[in-house]
Amino acid sequence: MIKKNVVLTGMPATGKSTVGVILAKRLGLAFTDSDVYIQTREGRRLSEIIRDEGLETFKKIEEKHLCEMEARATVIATGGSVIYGRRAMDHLGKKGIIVYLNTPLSTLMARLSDLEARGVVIQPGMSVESLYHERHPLYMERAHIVIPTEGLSPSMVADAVHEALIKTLGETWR
Ligand SMILES: Nc1ncnc2c1ncn2[C@@H]1O[C@H](COP(=O)(O)OP(=O)(O)OP(=O)(O)O)[C@@H](O)[C@H]1O
Ligand SMILES: O=C(O)C1=C[C@@H](O)[C@@H](O)[C@H](O)C1
Ligand SMILES: [Mg+2]
Repeated sequence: MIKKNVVLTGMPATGKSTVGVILAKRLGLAFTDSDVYIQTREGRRLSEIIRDEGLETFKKIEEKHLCEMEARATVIATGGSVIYGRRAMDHLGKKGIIVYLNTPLSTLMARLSDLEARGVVIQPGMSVESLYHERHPLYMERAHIVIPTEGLSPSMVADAVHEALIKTLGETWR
């Protein structure tokens, strides 16, 4: 059994939450969605935090909560904007394998209809394309494993992550 956390990162709507639950059941791990974790601790929805505090403060709040998260043997589906928090990513990387779910822009655009309702950390007027080009190098830099998700169902993405974990963890896997 894997003892480390499995930390799913990637753009909004890439499938971190959907795949995370499937993966946790398959690997016998716990599951945490960092968006839900933050909302519960804050007592308000992410879209409300963004609306009331603004993007920069939201990022600080998100980073603070992520740095305080004590997870063990857990699949963590992160929010897409967690990548902006250097300390949060250091914390997650210390006890976890960071897996970037890389989904092509065209697929993301089809899935991301209402950015505001979804609460995406994006400057007013910025396109999803620009956001992708801004974030992709950050996700790549932090990733221990990169999974291209194009053409795969959520269950197939979970299979691909599972296989990559076995390959990467080698003898620490039983
Ligand atoms: N591999 C896939 N194939 C088809 N649809 C998918 C796939 N993965 C996720 N989806 C769909 O895309 C949408 C977004 O998925 P999900 O909420 O899991 O993304 P996320 O990465 O957790 O996003 P966020 O960063 O906003 O939390 C959902 O409607 C989900 O059903
Ligand atoms: O990618 C993003 O900018 C975000 C995605 C959501 O999961 C939330 O974490 C938050 O609303 C920001
Ligand atoms: Mg999610």
